[in-house]
Amino acid sequence: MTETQHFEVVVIGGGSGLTAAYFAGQDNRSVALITDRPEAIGGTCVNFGCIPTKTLVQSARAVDVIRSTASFGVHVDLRTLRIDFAGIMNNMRAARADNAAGARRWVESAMTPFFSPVRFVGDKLLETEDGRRITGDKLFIASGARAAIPPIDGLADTGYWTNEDVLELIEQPASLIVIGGGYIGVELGYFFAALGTEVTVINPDDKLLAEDDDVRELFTREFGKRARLVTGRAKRATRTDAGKRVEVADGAGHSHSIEAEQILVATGRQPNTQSLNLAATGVQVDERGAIQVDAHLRTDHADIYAYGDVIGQGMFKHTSSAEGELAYRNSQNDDHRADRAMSYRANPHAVFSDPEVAAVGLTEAECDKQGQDYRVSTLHYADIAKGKIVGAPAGFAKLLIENDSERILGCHIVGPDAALLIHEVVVAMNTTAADASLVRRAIHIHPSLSELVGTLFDQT
Ligand SMILES: Cc1cc2nc3c(=O)[nH]c(=O)nc-3n(C[C@H](O)[C@H](O)[C@H](O)COP(=O)(O)OP(=O)(O)OC[C@H]3O[C@@H](n4cnc5c(N)ncnc54)[C@H](O)[C@@H]3O)c2cc1C
Ligand SMILES: NC(=O)c1ccc[n+]([C@@H]2O[C@H](COP(=O)([O-])OP(=O)(O)OC[C@H]3O[C@@H](n4cnc5c(N)ncnc54)[C@H](O)[C@@H]3O)[C@@H](O)[C@H]2O)c1
Repeated sequence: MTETQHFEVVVIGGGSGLTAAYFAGQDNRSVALITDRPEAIGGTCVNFGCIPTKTLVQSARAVDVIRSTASFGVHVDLRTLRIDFAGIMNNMRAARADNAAGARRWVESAMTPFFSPVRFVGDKLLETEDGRRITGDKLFIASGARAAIPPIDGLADTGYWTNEDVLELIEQPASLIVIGGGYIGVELGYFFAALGTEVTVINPDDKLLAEDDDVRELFTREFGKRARLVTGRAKRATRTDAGKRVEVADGAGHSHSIEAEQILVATGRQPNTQSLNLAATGVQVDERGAIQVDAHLRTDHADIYAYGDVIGQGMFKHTSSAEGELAYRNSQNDDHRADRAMSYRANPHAVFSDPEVAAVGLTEAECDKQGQDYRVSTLHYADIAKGKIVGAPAGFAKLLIENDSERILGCHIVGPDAALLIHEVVVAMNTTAADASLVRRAIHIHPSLSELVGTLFDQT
């Protein structure tokens, strides 16, 4: 039997797992990093998620800019517009390979890597596929999530793409069915539609995304100008002579049939816990397979922490990184004060589609459900000076403030640079009182889009 190697810190997962590994390295701990995809160090974000997809979205934005110049008195001959799809994809893949190689070099120099799938074979005891055994004082599980494929009859035989497959394309599809109108559906749907693919998005609800209702309404209306939207659930997929067909049940007893060259499935994520044999070490998962953690990101095992997509609490890179630092710090300190608890109250997110969406805090529906005493205010881009200058795009910012306390409960922005604009509100919400006066006191540059937020707060 091989000898078990012991480390002070053991991390499973080469994505946001690198955050805990980084902070452990800063503390001069011995660190083992175990990950099953050595060619994809950096994980989903670097290789199959945030970075490559936003690189593609940037090309879509470039096309949009060119198409919109006439309204600023600049005329280009759109007949000369040529999309080098293979070039766009190759550039994205080259940048991705560079990022992953850089991350791998760092891992190999800063810690002890094990490039293998791993599973628990005992209490805090891990085994790689080739039989190497690893244990540690503190363990971190950051094994992420993968595309969840819903039970659609015939889908496997018909063939479909996930977010990973799409990144390998060389040829642009002429038409595409996107199953799921969430983050991935509308970001990749935007990319393909802007480049000229005929896109159909199938979503159970007639409004896309899981945002504040007003945001969903405007987003769906605007996105619907680019793509065909079909309300219902994909139930069955088949091959046709020309491509693929999906049958959709709309919930009212009707069904539609949609045909396209290809299918992209974007219906959520499934935590990677099944193959870890967590029962061997006493770590519990919930009904979705997500690891259960307390507010300090500790699992049911006192020395094992979990964070990132595998705990399923807001599957974002920035969230995973924040959790990773906190989990590591908590593991080195038995002091379980409230300020060491992970807070998602001011955890923002953005959807990089068109229009762009960003939000932090509660939606109006959540405020109502919680019985909050609050007021709402909305300001449109077209109502501020810079908004007019940039062409009065459809979009607005919406603020929810608690009466009496003036505490910011939530803010939602849909329109250009939403992801940038939300940060002023995120900072204000991170103060102890989350008091709106912080933003009101700030002087906002005129004319800039930041006045959308400044004026919104002034008027609320
Ligand atoms: C298409 C797409 C676009 C996205 N865009 C954004 C965005 O714009 N902004 C944003 O904030 N978030 C975005 N996200 C979400 C973001 O990518 C994730 O929240 C984040 O990458 C999660 O990090 P993680 O470390 O939890 O998981 P991962 O990065 O998936 O890392 C998990 C690691 O564990 C390894 N692993 C799994 N099981 C085992 C095992 N048994 N043994 C060994 N290793 C194992 C995996 O190979 C992987 O390296 C996007 C996601 C997708 C899919
Ligand atoms: N910008 C970002 O931060 C970003 C971008 C992409 C992905 N992500 C992360 O990745 C996660 C996964 O993204 P996603 O888009 O796959 O999931 P999602 O949860 O955002 O959306 C999935 C959508 O698919 C729909 N759906 C489910 N079953 C269906 C069926 N049979 N037919 C039709 N529609 C169906 C759901 O109702 C939902 O609207 C996100 O939740 C997010 O955490 C983040």
